[in-house]
Amino acid sequence: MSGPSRGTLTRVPPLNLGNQEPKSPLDAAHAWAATAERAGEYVLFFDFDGTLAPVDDDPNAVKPAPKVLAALEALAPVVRRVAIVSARPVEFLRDHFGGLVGIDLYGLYGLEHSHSGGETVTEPAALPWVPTMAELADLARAELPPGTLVEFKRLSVALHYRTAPHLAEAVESWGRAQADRLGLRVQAGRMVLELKPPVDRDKGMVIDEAVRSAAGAWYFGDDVSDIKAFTALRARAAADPEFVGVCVAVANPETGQEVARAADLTIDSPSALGDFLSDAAARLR
Ligand SMILES: O=P(O)(O)OC[C@H]1O[C@H](O[C@H]2O[C@H](CO)[C@@H](O)[C@H](O)[C@H]2O)[C@H](O)[C@@H](O)[C@@H]1O
Repeated sequence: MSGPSRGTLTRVPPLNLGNQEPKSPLDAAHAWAATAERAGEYVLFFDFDGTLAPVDDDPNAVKPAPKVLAALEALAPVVRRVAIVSARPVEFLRDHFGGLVGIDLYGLYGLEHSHSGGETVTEPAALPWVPTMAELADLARAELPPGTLVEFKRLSVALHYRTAPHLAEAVESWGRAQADRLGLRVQAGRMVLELKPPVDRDKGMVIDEAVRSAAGAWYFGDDVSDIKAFTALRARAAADPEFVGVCVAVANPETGQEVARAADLTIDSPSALGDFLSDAAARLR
């Protein structure tokens, strides 16, 4: 079977909440068929929260959706690489995926990585910021109103208001003022504002580096930070018409519209993604 002649799938209408097949000329089935032809040269990238794992009020209680681990385990030996690209620390990801062979972990938007079970490597330029981040987390706990959840991640601090959405404005304004004061960068997300060191590293840069010699790649994500990864795949495809880049959104009521607009197709939920990946593993076997 011949592969698609274009680098990316034609965009489908935004927020395909019915989990329908895309209506445009190339659909998921064609994209998997193209992948099957050169599976050993494809990379599969996955965001974690809201993509592989359903959202929970407690960030520590999150677990991958049913079928996800088995599907990743089946896909890893068939494709060039499976990689998780997350805002979580690598050690958190290792707790969930460390038992799987051949999975690369990129944590803290790429400030950390571990290849195939190897040691965690931290971006050297970020390391001097650890004390600043620890102090910031303490300050946030002392100054932000009850109901805010402060998540300290060594090289970043996430200020959550999922269980107190009325605090959104107060938390955002406090966080942005602290970022200005300390020279940090902010990353908005789903009911969260994150503060990070001023080091050039994001999901787009991770993807850009990881797909240079690949024939194609899929990226699955649900949040605005994942759009940079989509953009990197599109840039790679624009530079090489033979490259197949597939951007997949996972629907949600918060960032879903924006992410789906940037994607080629949309999947209903992390649980539906588990089914989608199981089906893909069967196609690529
Ligand atoms: O890049 P990701 O893997 O998608 O990480 C993004 C953020 O995910 C987590 O927060 C989100 O999920 C929580 C658990 O379901 C939820 O309570 C929160 O409202 C979401 O924003 C994680 O806790 C953050 O550190 C990540 O930045």
